[in-house]
Amino acid sequence: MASAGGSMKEAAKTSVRKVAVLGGGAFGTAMANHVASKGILVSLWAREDEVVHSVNSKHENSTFLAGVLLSEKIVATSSVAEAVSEAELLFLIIPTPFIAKWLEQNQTVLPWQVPLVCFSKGIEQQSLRTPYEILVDELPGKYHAKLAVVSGPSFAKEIGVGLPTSVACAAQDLEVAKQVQLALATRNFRVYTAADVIGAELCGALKNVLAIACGASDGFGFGANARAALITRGLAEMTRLVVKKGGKASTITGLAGVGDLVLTCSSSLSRNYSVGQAMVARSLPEHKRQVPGTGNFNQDLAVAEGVKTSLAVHLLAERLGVEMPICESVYEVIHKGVDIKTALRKLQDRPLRAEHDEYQGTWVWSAL
Ligand SMILES: NC(=O)C1=CN([C@@H]2O[C@H](COP(=O)(O)OP(=O)(O)OC[C@H]3O[C@@H](n4cnc5c(N)ncnc54)[C@H](O)[C@@H]3O)[C@@H](O)[C@H]2O)C=CC1
Ligand SMILES: O=C(CO)COP(=O)(O)O
Repeated sequence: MASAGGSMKEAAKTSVRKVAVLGGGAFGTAMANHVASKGILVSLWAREDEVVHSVNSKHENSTFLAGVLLSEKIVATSSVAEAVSEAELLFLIIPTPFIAKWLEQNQTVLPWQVPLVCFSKGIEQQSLRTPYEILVDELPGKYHAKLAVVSGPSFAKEIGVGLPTSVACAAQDLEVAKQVQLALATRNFRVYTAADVIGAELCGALKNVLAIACGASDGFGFGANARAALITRGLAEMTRLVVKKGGKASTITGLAGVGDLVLTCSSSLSRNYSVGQAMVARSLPEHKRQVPGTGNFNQDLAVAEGVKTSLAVHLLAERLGVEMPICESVYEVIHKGVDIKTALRKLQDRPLRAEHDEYQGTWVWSAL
């Protein structure tokens, strides 16, 4: 079994002694193992009894992160109250569609004096809220000052075996972001602080939708040229939505933006990219039955957030009047039953135009 790298010698100094990781999927488990590698005690809340049992008895999450040997500093529990007791940092790492309900059920036991850091990437389907927006809406005001998000190119499987990774931690309060940075950082795990919370979150959500498009393009064998074009024009779409929602264009050039987009759009380690590839390989009705979050999926429990997020992005772009043709194609294929090849070809038939437009004295990506 592989084990995580990173030792106390390499780690940034932190006063944090216990972290509660709320979510026992692949990423929650990988982050639990990462902080445990710094000598920090970790209480890992998992929804599934078999995950709790597997982590505590075998030091492995054989359901969501099989093959990674976990630190003995991790204790799994099915009680949120037990997990958060005496924790000095809370990591919330559950899929976006479940966050609001989870908060409704568990917020009374959550301490408000310690940072609550959300690692989820997505946009809620009905409300069109990002995870941070859900937290702000659902939690009382006393929690808000300590909220933060972490985003960036970070496959759970690679973190699980201690491969070098860099992410961004964004918070309204820089001191909170710095606290998280110190708690997470090792030589192999670099953490940059950031102030643009909404920008970081939207990038993390949108790259999942764009990864589905890239997986489909690769599935057709359209080649590296096509994938690079999708990534670049995908960045243009991300920029327009982020800026319209009040985020910063500079976030797009960072780890949460181009970093995660390039990673997810070019690796079959990405569940979202794999969904795109699989969509080409199978008929859509069959695919819809098998994609997590879209139907009776019960063989592979992993969540590809881009499936549901594509609907949210369609609605958000419509509401805000933002042109997002690649994301729209993914939405049409998954949610409207449009033939995937037709959707990809439709993108190529769009009117020719300049790559950038002049806008308020600077050059910006053009709208088509
Ligand atoms: N896996 C990865 O490499 C990365 C994942 N993320 C994000 O982390 C979040 C969690 O993803 P993973 O840990 O990969 O999950 P996963 O796909 O490995 O596992 C699914 C998770 O969903 C939980 N779940 C299922 N039904 C639920 C319900 N009704 N209520 C609450 N939880 C429920 C399961 O308990 C499990 O923890 C997602 O937003 C994902 O985009 C972010 C960076 C990397
Ligand atoms: O967000 C991720 C890497 O940064 C994981 O991507 P997938 O959810 O597509 O596997």
